[in-house]
Amino acid sequence: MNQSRSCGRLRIMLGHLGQRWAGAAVAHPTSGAVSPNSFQTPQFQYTRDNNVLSLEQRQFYEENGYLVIKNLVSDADIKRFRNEFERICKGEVKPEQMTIMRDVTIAKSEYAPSERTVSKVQSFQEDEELFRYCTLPEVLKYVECFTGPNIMAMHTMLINKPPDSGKKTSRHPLHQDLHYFPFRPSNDIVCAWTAMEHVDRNNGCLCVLPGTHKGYLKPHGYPKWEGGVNIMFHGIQDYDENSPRVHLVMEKGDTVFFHPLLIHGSGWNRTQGYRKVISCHFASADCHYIDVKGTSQEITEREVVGVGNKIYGIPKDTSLKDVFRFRGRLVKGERTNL
Ligand SMILES: CCCC(=O)SCCNC(=O)CCNC(=O)[C@H](O)C(C)(C)COP(=O)(O)OP(=O)(O)OC[C@H]1O[C@@H](n2cnc3c(N)ncnc32)[C@H](O)[C@@H]1OP(=O)(O)O
Ligand SMILES: Nc1ncnc2c1ncn2[C@@H]1O[C@H](COP(=O)(O)OP(=O)(O)OP(=O)(O)O)[C@@H](O)[C@H]1O
Ligand SMILES: O=C(O)CCC(=O)C(=O)O
Ligand SMILES: [Fe+2]
Ligand SMILES: [Mg+2]
Repeated sequence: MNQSRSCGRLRIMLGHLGQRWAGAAVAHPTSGAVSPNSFQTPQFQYTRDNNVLSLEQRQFYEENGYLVIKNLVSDADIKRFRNEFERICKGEVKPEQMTIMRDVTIAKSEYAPSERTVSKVQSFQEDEELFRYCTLPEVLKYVECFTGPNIMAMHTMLINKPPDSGKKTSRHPLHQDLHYFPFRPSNDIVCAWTAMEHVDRNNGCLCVLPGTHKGYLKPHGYPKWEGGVNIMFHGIQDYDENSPRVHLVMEKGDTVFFHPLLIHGSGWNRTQGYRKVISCHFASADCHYIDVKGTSQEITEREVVGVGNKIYGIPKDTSLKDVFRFRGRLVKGERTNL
C-alpha cells in the first residue's frame, strides 16, 4: 500500500521533471524499499551522455529543443570574426564558395559592398579565419553532445541583420532549419548560434517556439509580407499563433545550440546597429543523405541549385545532396557517410 503510493508519488515527481523514463522506480522485491540505484537510465532522445551536459541541461534540451551556454566564445575570437567580416565587406578577401547577401530592399541597387550593405555571408568554409569558429574546442565539446564524435560542419553563416528600412524586411520568418538540409536523422544535427554582441528584441534576437522540435518538418513557403521577403527566407505557413514564443536575450559570446526542427525566426531590427551573429550547423558524419525530390523541400533544391547555376555555373540537374557533400567539412573524428 505504502509502496505503491510512494511509487505513484515518484512518478508524479518524475513527470514534473518532464522526462520520459524507461521504467519507474523499482521497489526492492523483499524489503519494498525504493533504492535510488535501481532507477534505470532515463531515455534521452535528443542528447548523448558524454559528461559535458548536466542532467538539468539535458532535460532542458530534451523538453525545449534548445540550450543557451553563457559566455562560451571569447571576446578575442569574436573580434577576429568581426575583423574578417569587415575585410570581406571591403573586398579585401574573397573566400571561394562564399555567397554575399544584401537585403531585398537594396538587392538591385548599385551600392558598393560595405558593412552597411551586406546582410549575411554564407558558406565560409574556405575562409580560414571565419571557419575557426566551427573548430573551436569549446563549441565542439557541446556539439558532440548532440552529434556524437564524428562531426561535420555543414552550413555556415555570419548574419549582419541591418537596421530595418521601414518595410520589415529584416525579419526572418518562423521556420525549421531542416527544411534546408538533405540529410538525416534530424536528432544528429544541431545549430550553434553565437551572439557577437548583445542581442534582444530591439535588434532582432532569435525567437524560438520551445518544444516544437518534437514535431515534424512542416511545409515552408514565402510569407505574404507587403514590404517584400528576402530570397530563400521561407517560413512555416500554418504555425500555431498561440504557441508561446521565447525571445532569447543574449550577451556577446553566449551561444545557443538548437535542434533543426525547432521553429524559430527573428524579428525586425529597430536599432541603427548591424546585429551580428555567427553560426554553424553541425551534423554527425554518420548521417545519410536523402533525395528531396517529391518532398516539401523541393523548393530548397530548386532555389539553391538555381543560384549555384547563376553564380558558379553548376549544372542545373545538381542535387541538393551534391551541394552539401561539396560544402561539408569534417571538424572532428572520421568522415564516415556525409
Ligand atoms: C538554415 C539555413 C537557413 C537559410 O539558409 S536561409 C537562406 C539561405 N540562403 C541565402 O541566404 C541565400 C544566399 N545568398 C545568395 O545566394 C546570394 O546572396 C544571392 C541572393 C543569389 C545574390 O547573389 P549575387 O551574386 O549578389 O547575385 P545578383 O546580385 O545578381 O542577384 C541575383 C538575383 O537575386 C536577387 N536578389 C539578390 N538578393 C536578394 C534578396 N535579398 N532577396 C531577394 N532577391 C534577391 C537579385 O535582385 C537578382 O535578381 P534578378 O536575377 O536580377 O531578377
Ligand atoms: N506576420 C508574421 N508572419 C509570420 N511570421 C512573423 C510575422 N510577424 C513576425 N513574424 C516572425 O515571428 C518571429 C517573432 O517575431 P517578433 O514578434 O519578435 O518580431 P516582429 O513580429 O517582427 O516584431 P514585434 O516585436 O513588433 O512583434 C520572428 O521570426 C518574426 O519574423
Ligand atoms: O539570426 C537570425 O536572424 C536567424 C537566422 C536563421 O534562423 C537562419 O538563417 O536559419
Ligand atoms: Fe534558421
Ligand atoms: Mg511580432
